[in-house]
Amino acid sequence: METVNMAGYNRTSELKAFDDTKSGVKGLVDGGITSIPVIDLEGVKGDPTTRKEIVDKVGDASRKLRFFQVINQGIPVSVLEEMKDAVRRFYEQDVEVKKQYYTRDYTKPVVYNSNFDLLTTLTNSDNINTMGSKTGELQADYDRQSEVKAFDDTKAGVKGLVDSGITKIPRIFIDQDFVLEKPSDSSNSQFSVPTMDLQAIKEDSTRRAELIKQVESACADWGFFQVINHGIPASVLDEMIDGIRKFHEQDTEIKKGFYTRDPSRKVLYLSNYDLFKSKAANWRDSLGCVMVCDNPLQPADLPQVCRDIVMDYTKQVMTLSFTLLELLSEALGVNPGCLKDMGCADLMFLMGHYYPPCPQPELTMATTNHKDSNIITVLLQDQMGGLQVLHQNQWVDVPCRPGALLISNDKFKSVNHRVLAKRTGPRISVACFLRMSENGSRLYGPIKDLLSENNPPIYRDILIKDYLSEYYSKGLDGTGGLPNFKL
Ligand SMILES: O=C(O)CCC(=O)C(=O)O
Ligand SMILES: [Fe+2]
Repeated sequence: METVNMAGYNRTSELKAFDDTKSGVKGLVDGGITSIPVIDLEGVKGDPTTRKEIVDKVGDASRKLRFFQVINQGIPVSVLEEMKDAVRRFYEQDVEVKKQYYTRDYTKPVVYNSNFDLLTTLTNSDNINTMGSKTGELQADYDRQSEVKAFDDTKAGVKGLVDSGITKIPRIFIDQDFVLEKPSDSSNSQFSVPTMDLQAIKEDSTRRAELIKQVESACADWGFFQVINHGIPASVLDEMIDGIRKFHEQDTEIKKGFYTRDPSRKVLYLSNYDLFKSKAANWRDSLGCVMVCDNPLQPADLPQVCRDIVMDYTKQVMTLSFTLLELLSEALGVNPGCLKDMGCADLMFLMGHYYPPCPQPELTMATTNHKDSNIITVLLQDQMGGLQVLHQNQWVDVPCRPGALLISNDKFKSVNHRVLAKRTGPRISVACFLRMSENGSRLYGPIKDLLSENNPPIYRDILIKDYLSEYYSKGLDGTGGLPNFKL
């Protein structure tokens, strides 16, 4: 019986520890690993002393060998023998009968195949990168940090790689978890994301109340919705997408002037803000601009090619965001000004993403599964597609339109989302992240008006700066920044 998820252990460090003993396998045997422990479960449901002895043995075996056998486990020997015989009979029966079960569709209740990962396992030659490493090296063994640094030093981003004509992606981009993902996990069209028609706000109070109900259920069930009739003219949206495209497609030497990871800068162009922390780099470049804060940037700080439209779009997104915060406050059952007064739109960080075409989209992600770190995100995407949100454990494609996301005392969800890489492109999107300012000593926790005996706080009060440093201490991993602040 295997007790530990083998995929979860750090194989490289355990191999190194074994190598460092310099005593080989014989050393292990001499050290007392002579046989697989056998644990007798007789009495596990009986008196506490026997139970404790058994628990200790299980703990010990799990720590030392991660593997043990159990006897007197309650399954009659005859059943075990019959089971082994049944499995043998399955494999030894007529091939034509067996073939009916042969499939790689893991949604099927019965799956018979050879090597579940046969088609997705990367051979060493698949893993060869274009930055000059040796053939046959294992993925885990290469000096990732220096290859990541070499890429960062180009200051030309993923677009620079594509412009140089690569046909295979460098291995720093290979996302093993995504490669091993079952095809049935990758998208589902049975759901469609909720859409809010903001026209209702201008109509009678019944229509407004209906809209608030819809917002409440979208935030609680999905953590995501699309908005239409939101007041931002289509021409502004188109110009914004175009402005971001122009920034990324301008002369590389001009772009390089903005390339930085210095968090104190108000305008940053970079590829993968978490490049040095993530397990796999994403096929994406971004232009980040701190548009609203205590000490906002001046228009002249913005790249000239997209300056005017970034300023105009920001103004319009802020107006929409105040409306959304009002709706969300009401949907939470607090007064309409509550979220704005809490400072939920005191800071706005705009990111213009550029996803170049990818020669091997089956090996990498454009944006890894994650939750955003802020209160709401207003997202604008072009027509290319690729954005997915996780709903009821299934990835749902999000067609083009602006949307919003929200975090709260777990009453409203912060949705997991990701972007798939594509062979065609570029894809362009603009994410506007609204949140509180990190400077300041105000503590934030669940909204007091929402707490009751039946709805106790789940999170402790925290400083925004502590929350953000927790969120950014790791690469995108789908967990968000809140779990460590649970009470
Ligand atoms: O490009 C997109 O559609 C999504 C980007 C995103 O999720 C983000 O910037 O947090
Ligand atoms: Fe996001």
